[in-house]
Amino acid sequence: MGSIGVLLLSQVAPYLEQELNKRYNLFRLWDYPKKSHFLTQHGASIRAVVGRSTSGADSELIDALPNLEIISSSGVGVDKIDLIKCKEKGIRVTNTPDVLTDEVADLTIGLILALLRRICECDRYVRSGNWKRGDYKLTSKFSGKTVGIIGLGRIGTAIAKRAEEETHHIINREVISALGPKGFLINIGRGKHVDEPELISALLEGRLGGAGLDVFENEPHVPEELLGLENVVLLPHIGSATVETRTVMADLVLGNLEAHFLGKPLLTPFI
Ligand SMILES: O=CC(=O)O
Repeated sequence: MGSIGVLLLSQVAPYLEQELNKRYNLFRLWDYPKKSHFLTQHGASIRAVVGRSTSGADSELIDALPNLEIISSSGVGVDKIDLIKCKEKGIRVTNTPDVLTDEVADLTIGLILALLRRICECDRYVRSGNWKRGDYKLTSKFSGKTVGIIGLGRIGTAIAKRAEEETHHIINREVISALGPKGFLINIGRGKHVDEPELISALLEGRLGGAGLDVFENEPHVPEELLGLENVVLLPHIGSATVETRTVMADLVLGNLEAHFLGKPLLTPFI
């Protein structure tokens, strides 16, 4: 399979990159300062694209790769891939579902605890020497609190597929007001699910208790206003980012590519 051209869209776990490099004729998009030059020179030799949930293939890229057969994404979200175009052109798409569920759920609990018990702020309190001036203020208990989860189970996914925009800004002013000054918002899904300007004004005006965010509307740019707030915990989209989980995800990406090129059924097909 060494002659098969595979395009890697962005940096991935070193293990995945090394394995792709061993097995295929690997092109790293970031090695080419001008994407258009790369596409003119090598576009026709690319039969597979490997991306992540934050770097997918848009319609322009898909059109520039006339021999593309499969997009294998290391991540569960496929919102950065033009799925309609893939269907039209018969391009297969795979993702890495299930294997990262525990990791994201663990991090969510970590984020909730960090937010309610103000763990990051407490850490800064100790480091800055402020503890010598007195105890840290009291925080909020997590056990016993009501937790509302807005997510995509099987039914939600089916609905979302029929109405793509259904989840855009699903967390709006109304939902934020319902949470209120004693409520906390955790977002480990997608930035666009939350109306960010509304969230920011609610936090600034004390209409929402706090927010724990792993994702943002315009990643990796985080609104300035959030950076100065103590009642928020901000993470750089690391839901599945552990060595263990990223290795299992990498094996799924490799397994899907191998299955495709051997003409076997895909392990985790999305399309
Ligand atoms: O955001 C992460 C993913 O979709 O895997």
